[in-house]
Parts: sequence; C-alpha cells; structure tokens
Amino acid sequence: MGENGEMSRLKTREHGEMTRPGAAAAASASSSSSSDALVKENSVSGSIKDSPETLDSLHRLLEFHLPAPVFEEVSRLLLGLNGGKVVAKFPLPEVVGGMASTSKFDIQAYSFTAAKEELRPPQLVRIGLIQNSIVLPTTDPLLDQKRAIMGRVGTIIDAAGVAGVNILCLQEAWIMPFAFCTREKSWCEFAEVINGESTKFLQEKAKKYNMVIISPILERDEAHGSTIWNTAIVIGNNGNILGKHRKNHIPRVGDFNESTYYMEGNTGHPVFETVYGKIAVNICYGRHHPLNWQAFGLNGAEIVFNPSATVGELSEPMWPIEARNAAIANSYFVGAINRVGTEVFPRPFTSGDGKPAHKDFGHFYGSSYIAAPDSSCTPSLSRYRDGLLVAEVDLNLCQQVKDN
Ligand SMILES: NC(=O)NCCC(=O)O
Repeated sequence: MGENGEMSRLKTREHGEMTRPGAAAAASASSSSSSDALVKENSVSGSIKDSPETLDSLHRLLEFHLPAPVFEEVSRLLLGLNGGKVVAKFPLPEVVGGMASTSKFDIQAYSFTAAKEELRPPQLVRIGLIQNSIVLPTTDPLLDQKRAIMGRVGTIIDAAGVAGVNILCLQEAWIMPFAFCTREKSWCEFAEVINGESTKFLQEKAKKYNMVIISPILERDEAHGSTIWNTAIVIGNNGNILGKHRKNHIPRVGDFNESTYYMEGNTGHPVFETVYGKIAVNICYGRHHPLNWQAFGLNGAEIVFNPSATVGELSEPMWPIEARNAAIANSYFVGAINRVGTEVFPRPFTSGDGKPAHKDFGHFYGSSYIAAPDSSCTPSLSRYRDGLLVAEVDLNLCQQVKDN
C-alpha cells in the first residue's frame, strides 16, 4: 500500500502498467486477488527463472520489486554517479519509440555529462549499440538467413538514424548464427570479403544517416589464400571504409570452438579517427585480457566497442564488470554488446569436454550497456529481446577523469 493508501504502480515501456510487488507486500488483505496473483507469479520463491518478464534485465527486476526510494538508492550504488547524479534518461523523438514498439525491440537512451570547460567546447557524441537474435531457423537456406537478419537489423539501424546516433556498433558476427560451436565447415559460407554484401548495405545506411558504423563479420581474405578472420569493419560517415580490426584473442573454451575457423588477428590494436571521435574495437573474448583494453587506450581511443557473443554461468556475472572496469582503468567510454536468444543447430555437436552431444549453445543473454570513464554506466538492455541502446556522451569526460 502506498502512502496515500493506493497500491504503488510503475509503468514500463514494454510491460505497460504493473503492480510493484515491493509495495504490494505491504498492501492490506483487501488487495485484489489479481494483484496477489501477480505478486506470487513474480516472487523470488516462485518460478522467477522461467519468467522473461521479471528477468528481462537485472535493473528492471529491481525496479519492479523494490519500493521507489529503495530502487533509487540501489541504482546509485549499482550504476554509479555521473556529474553527481545517476545517469539521466535521454529523451528521443517520439517516432523512435513508435518504431521500437511497432518492430518490437527494446529501446533505452541515456546521457552522460562532463564538466563545462573554459578552453574546450563540449564534444557531444551519440553512441548506439544494437543487439539482435537470428530471424530464421538455422536450417533455412543461408542466404535467406543472412538477408532476414539484415532486414531486421536494418529496421533498428533506421531507428538509430532517426535517434541521431553518430557512431553505431553491431554485435559480433551479426549476419549469421554463432555456429562456431558446431565445427562444421559449411558455415564458412557466411564469410564475406571486406566490401561484401553486408558492407555495401551498411555503407548506404552510413551515408543516409551521416553515421559511423562498426560491422563485425566473418571475413574472407580472398587476396591471401581465402583465410577466414573474425573482423570488425569500420565504415565512415560518408560510407567510406575507414579500416578493419581482427579479433585478437580466440576462445577454445566450452562450445566456443572458434579456432576451428579462424585464428588470432594480425591487426594489432588500431584506433580509428572518425569525425566524431577516436574509436577502437575489442572483439568479444578480448575483453578478458586487460592488455587489449590498455593498448587501445594507449593508442588514443576515446570509445572502445566490445561486440560479443557470449553465454553461460561463468560469463554472465563477469559481463557487467569487465567492460565497465576497462572504462574506469583506461579513461574512455565502452560500449559492450551481446547477441540475444538461443540458437539451435540441425546436428548435435560435442566439444571434447565429456558433455553429452547437444544442439544449442545456450542462451545469449543480450544485456548490452555503455560505461563511462568516471565509473558510471547505463542499465543494460533486455536479456531476451532485440534492442537499441543510445547514449549521448561528452568526450571531454575522458580527459577530465585523467586530470582528476
Ligand atoms: N565470442 C567469444 O569470443 N565468446 C567467448 C566467450 C566469452 O568471452 O564469454
């Protein structure tokens, strides 16, 4: 029961109006039975693990269950403070919210501030991250699978364009299922040359929205023996190709059998000078290796993106820590992106670890977020749904943190 005797309610974009169980716990016995049922359904002792609604994100779970003043304090402790305040929500044009609800993807937007300086103007940049699931079953023709993902992600890119995003990063190997668990060679067909179909598609979007786009794909280097790499292509805001970075550390752990397909990259730790700032890409497994993060920082990066594909009990507790720690340790912004969903493959596979043969990799838990050098960070996107995360940042914060 709230102070004014009414059941406390909160609104969320996706779920509409919901009863807040934390407040409902104190409600009188006269509460409606439907509220009681909802409380029970979402209670920790209930089937919480099976409930995408409550475990959609840690932040939403807390918002749903805690009384508002407690949630505010918890947010402060969990997400830190930027300019003395929890990272503020950033208002996007209404039409962007409409695009998200029509096309059913999570959308969240925040802004990070920096102190006003006397000698430098603010360096405001709008960063966007897209996380997505595959669209068609892995048994469908490969070209159909790829084009369906491109169509879906294209819709979300359009929303990012309307939201005024300047630099957008997609997830690791975004045009395909993360099929490297299978060790089957047929998935190599998804590999594209640097100026292949997906690059051409994104070059048009980059030009249309004056946007830098980072496109992590499976690369086939036709000029050098058709070698395959795990590569992020950096497309400039004029649709030009600024360069590429190849994944530095390749996992051979659990079902991440990636070294069957490609080996450690040979591009070092490049930083790309875009019109919006200096950016770098630390692809997925590279986030466990602090020297990667440090090298990008020493080479001058102001924003480092970490496009990923990760699952599992070991990975998820580390996820909110590693990219955030990198932002703190190296005085730059980090955008961490993970794919979403459970991808099932046609034939069972094993990974030499004694586990029974299985057909899926486990759940890719999404949860993309943006972390700032002052230790503050955004809440994460959904653990289940495609999403677009937008943050307006002032790059002056990087130097200010170093000076401090
Ligand atoms: N894609 C990838 O490198 N995954 C490795 C697992 C992890 O880093 O959590």
